[in-house]
Amino acid sequence: MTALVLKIATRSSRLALWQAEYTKSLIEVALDDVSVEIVHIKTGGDKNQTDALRLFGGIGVFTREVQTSVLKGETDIAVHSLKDLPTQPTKGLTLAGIPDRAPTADALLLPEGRTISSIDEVPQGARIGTGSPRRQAQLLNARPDLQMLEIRGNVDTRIRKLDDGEYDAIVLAEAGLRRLNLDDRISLLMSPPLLFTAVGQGALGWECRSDDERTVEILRQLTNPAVAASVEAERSLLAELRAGCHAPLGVETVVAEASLTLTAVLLSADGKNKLMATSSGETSNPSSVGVGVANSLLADGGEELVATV
Ligand SMILES: NCc1[nH]cc(CCC(=O)O)c1CC(=O)O
Repeated sequence: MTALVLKIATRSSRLALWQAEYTKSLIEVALDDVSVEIVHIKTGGDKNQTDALRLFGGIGVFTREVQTSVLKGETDIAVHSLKDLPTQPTKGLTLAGIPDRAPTADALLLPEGRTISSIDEVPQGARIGTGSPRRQAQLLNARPDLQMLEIRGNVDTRIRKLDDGEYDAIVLAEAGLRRLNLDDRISLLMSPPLLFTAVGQGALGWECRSDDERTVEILRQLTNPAVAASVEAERSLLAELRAGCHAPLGVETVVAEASLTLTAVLLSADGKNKLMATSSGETSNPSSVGVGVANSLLADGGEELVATV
């Protein structure tokens, strides 16, 4: 007999469903008196597939409806890609759990999955499909000749648009491709110093109602403390910069025993200006590391770069 049934709220994209199923199995394996049901929720970000993301709703467009379902008590746990979860806390909800993180790199995809060993092998003037200012700015910094074009839709839709010839290449998170068994489509993995990752990329965040002590405790138990510390440092950096999710900001976090090092790059949208800052501290106080990096970026003129977005 199972004593407790927990309901997970999730978007219905293939990636979101994978993340919900993964969460369900972690909970059910760890706790044999708990069973988990998955509830599909449609979000504003899923309904509007035409406009560039940063032009509508922006903050929380993929997370709001999922959170509302938990707040109303229709469901108990919201599973998010942490990259898409705004840093501003939602009243009544707690980010109670963060499990193991998938690889954080970005991947370049070429037609037919042809592999290359350097960004230099991408043809001159190639049309790159990515709506992410972070990916656009860093790629332009390395290759000013490339053309950056907006792209929308879930992972499968984007790959279809590449294969239909709308783009010469697209950029997607390695994490999402691996989760969907699409890693054979990766033509080039891109990591620092070429491409610093997004805050929270590759990590999942679990929210529940702040007063739901039993669920808070379950999610806390399944948390990876090193990942939680890394993500907290990255999210405090983002919050302190007040840059939102659409700033050309990239990060790299390294945890070694009790020490955490966060490096960040902040660029102009055209990739011509690039600031970099690093700070280290104790894993027990990750937010101070994030704030330290934010302050050095701001002291070096980062405010202007954030304001141009
Ligand atoms: N913004 C969409 C989004 N949110 C999370 C992922 C991938 C999984 C992750 O980074 O955790 C993606 C797709 C992508 O950027 O390719």
